[in-house]
Amino acid sequence: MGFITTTIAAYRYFSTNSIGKSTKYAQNRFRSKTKTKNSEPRKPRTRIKWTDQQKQIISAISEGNSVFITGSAGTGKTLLVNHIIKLLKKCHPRSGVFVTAPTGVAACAIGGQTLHSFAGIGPGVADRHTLLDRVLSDKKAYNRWKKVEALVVDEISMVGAELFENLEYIAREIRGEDEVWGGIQLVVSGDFFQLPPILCKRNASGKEFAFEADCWNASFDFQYELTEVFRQSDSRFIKMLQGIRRGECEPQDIEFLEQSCSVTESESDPSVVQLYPLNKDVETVNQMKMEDLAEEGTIYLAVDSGNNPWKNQLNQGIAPNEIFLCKGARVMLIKNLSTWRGLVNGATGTIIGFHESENMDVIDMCYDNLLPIVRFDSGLTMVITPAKWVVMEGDTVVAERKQIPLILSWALSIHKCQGMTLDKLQTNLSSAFGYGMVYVALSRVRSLEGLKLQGFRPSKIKAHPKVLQFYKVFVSEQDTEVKNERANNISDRSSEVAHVTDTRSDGATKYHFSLSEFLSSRQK
Ligand SMILES: Nc1ncnc2c1ncn2[C@@H]1O[C@H](COP(=O)(O)OP(=O)(O)OP(=O)(O)O)[C@@H](O)[C@H]1O
Repeated sequence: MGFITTTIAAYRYFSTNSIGKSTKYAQNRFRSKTKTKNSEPRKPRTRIKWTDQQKQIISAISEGNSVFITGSAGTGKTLLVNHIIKLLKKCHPRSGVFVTAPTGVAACAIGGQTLHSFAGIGPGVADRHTLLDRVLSDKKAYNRWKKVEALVVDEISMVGAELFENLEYIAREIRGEDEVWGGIQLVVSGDFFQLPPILCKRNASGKEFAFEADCWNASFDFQYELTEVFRQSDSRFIKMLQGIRRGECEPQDIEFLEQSCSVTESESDPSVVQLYPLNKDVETVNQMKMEDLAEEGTIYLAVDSGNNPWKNQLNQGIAPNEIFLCKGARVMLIKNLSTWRGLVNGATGTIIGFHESENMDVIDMCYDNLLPIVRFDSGLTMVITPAKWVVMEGDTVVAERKQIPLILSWALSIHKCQGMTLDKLQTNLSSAFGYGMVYVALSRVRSLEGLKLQGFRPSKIKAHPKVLQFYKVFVSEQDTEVKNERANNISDRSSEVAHVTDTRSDGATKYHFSLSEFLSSRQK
């Protein structure tokens, strides 16, 4: 069957040229996904063994409490939130559980919608009374506020104080209950040392972070800090990251990081993900790499359904509206396809060819009717079929995008990678800006061996003073019972109060770091 391929020129101006060609290679080698799947040895499914801290949070939420979950990067906040969402849907009517995050990408990672779209407050900044009027005049938004029983907000570091306060006010007003948040069970998660909210210029209150909201403490029955880091296992690296998180870098760490800076572009391994602070750098690198390949390929156009404003959310970086793919392109999965086979959001690989789809469904997004074949860095080869991203309003799908779940991945933005776990990463931090960016970039990687650094300057390491202050007082506001129980569970507390290592039941070293305890002990 004939199909259209598109030249590299069309990568830049995709609407212009296309020429025909056929791919016997793809047709013969990869008839179906099932065939590839059967030839792979089945690995045992790994079950998550929740820590005592994680279990405490699960139990507090199942008892109906409102909870804030914090902790450094890689302590399992998102993994836990995904589990909690399932739990909430058992404790409440499914249609009463709303899952949100401040950005489309973060919302999709937990199968939810943006906080703005849930709230129905529309775009732009306005006072709380105007926002309430907007919700009252939007029947659907009004009904959401009426029926919500549990509200999940992930990546809270990107939610501003005013928005948090305004939503709490709207909840009380619409539900006609004096109780904080009108009695909604609130589950909020995030690390304030990571990327901060984008604030509008005319922020009269001077408040920035959600924890500065007047209602913050009253909003939660419990505030927990997860202290066991899972993403990294090397205690030296974890300690260095904890320092960077609070805006500090020891001289020996600077020396070490500067040594990592010796890598040059030409030395770089093509399988390493490159992170840049600015989108324009990401696009430039990916486009240059595509041009270097000078391969013919094919374009995938997203197929969207649903109505605005929900449909607009699909354009917020969830999956590309259009993507040109060709043989040799470095790609990254942007959807979990199979956790036990390692085909998870963030898995990288290289396109080795295309497979003609037997499923005519593809023709609506790819005129060539081809599916990309990716050899993942894990060694697994797979034909990638279209995936769906949905915007949910409670239990109802209100917009949907169908697209190949891949993005070009020679380079990625630091904003896009918040939440990801990477085996190998190269980052150029010379244009890093703002608080938390260096920490977010460096904390993605599992080990120091996997890190290659360029443009590092200690002055780029910044922690916001308000965030430091928040974590300083956080310790005294934690439930003391929880803390005591945790202390009893930790066998060796002979080192620093905040750096505690012990052994897991499987013999691996367990590393705890409580920033709040560290800061408060340093104050004494
Ligand atoms: N109880 C656990 N047992 C084993 N692995 C875990 C556990 N909790 C989390 N992990 C693993 O730790 C890694 C990091 O988890 P996750 O991405 O949820 O962390 P996070 O706190 O959300 O990080 P970030 O703040 O960077 O987004 C993942 O690979 C996850 O599967």
